[in-house]
Amino acid sequence: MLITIEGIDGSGKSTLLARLRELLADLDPLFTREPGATWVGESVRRAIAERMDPITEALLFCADHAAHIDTLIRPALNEGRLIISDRYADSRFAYQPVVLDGVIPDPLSWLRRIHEGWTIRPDRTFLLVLPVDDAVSRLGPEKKREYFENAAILSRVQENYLGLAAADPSRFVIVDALLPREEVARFIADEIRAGALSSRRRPRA
Ligand SMILES: Nc1ncnc2c1ncn2[C@@H]1O[C@H](COP(=O)(O)OP(=O)(O)O)[C@@H](O)[C@H]1O
Ligand SMILES: Cc1cn([C@H]2C[C@H](O)[C@@H](COP(=O)(O)OP(=O)(O)O)O2)c(=O)[nH]c1=O
Repeated sequence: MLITIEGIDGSGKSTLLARLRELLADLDPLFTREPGATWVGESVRRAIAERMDPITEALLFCADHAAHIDTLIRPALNEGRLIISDRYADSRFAYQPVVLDGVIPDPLSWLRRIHEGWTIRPDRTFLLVLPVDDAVSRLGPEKKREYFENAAILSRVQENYLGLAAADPSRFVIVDALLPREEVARFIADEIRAGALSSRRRPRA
């Protein structure tokens, strides 16, 4: 079963995932993330750090996703593992259309075409949502500065996320990221546990 956690920077994903490791330890989930599960992900981080052009960055994120699926996601699903990924393809469809706006026509369609035929759809996606000002206020000084001038970017990213959720309501669970962190973690852990137990009774389609 493949679970993904999504949300804008500052929505609480890293905090949540650390707590899910404790709450779900008995299910022995495989925790992973994008970017970064493979060495390709390290090249993505370098591209971000060196502020490469948005097309190069987008294609590197896609290459990271392909390596992630081939080396980790697909083998783990074949073994029947529960996988929890901190970010996944929806981050591409939420962030890149904003940074590619004006660079190429209809970036979302371009990105969807790149993923077609080889990406693997998550079984459930938890989307952490909160007012952007609250997210920016939670970020560390360096990210805060970076996003302070660009809070509008995070607003557009979150709007994209909400559009993705509206288009795929059976997969997305929208979570109020302003709730206390323990409440967020326990709610999501319970949802994952219920899904994992029911999926064990149902062969993967
Ligand atoms: N539910 C919450 N309520 C208040 N603060 C939170 C909550 N979740 C996380 N935080 C704090 O917000 C900051 C960013 O959280 P983090 O997990 O790093 O977000 P992300 O990984 O989504 O960027 C951290 O200082 C964290 O302690
Ligand atoms: C996976 C992914 C992340 N991102 C962005 C979201 C973040 O701002 C940034 C790094 O991801 P992030 O998960 O925030 O890593 P870190 O916590 O180490 O900063 O990359 C994309 O723009 N597209 C993607 O496909």
